[in-house]
Amino acid sequence: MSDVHQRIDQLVKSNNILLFMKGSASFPQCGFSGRAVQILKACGVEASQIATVNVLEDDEIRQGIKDYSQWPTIPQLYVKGEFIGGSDIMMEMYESGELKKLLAA
Ligand SMILES: N[C@@H](CCC(=O)N[C@@H](CS)C(=O)NCC(=O)O)C(=O)O
Ligand code: FES
Repeated sequence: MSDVHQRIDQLVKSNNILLFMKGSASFPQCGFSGRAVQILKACGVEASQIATVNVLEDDEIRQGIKDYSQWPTIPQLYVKGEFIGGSDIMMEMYESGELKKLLAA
């Protein structure tokens, strides 16, 4: 396992709700990442429950997470170690009520 793969594995396994994003929850640096944070909040998740990784501060993770999840873009949401998707998928799952259920479980 490569170093970055191992780092990501560790992050994903130790944070219930983990968002790889550009910027931070309180200061998103891209509209897609901002939308992802808003969707989580709309599901009733407190800011303090959201762990985030700012990929703009870590080029290795910015590339590594795409390989890890086999998903080409940021943001990327992980819940309980499982890759959920980017902001479009989050929005679809929010609208169907599925995301709220998943986050509450
Ligand atoms: N449709 C995507 C939008 C996300 C997106 O297009 N992200 C781009 C621009 S922020 C990206 O991550 N590009 C690669 C990069 O910046 O490393 C989604 O559902 O999340
Ligand atoms: S940083 Fe330009 S679209 Fe996300």
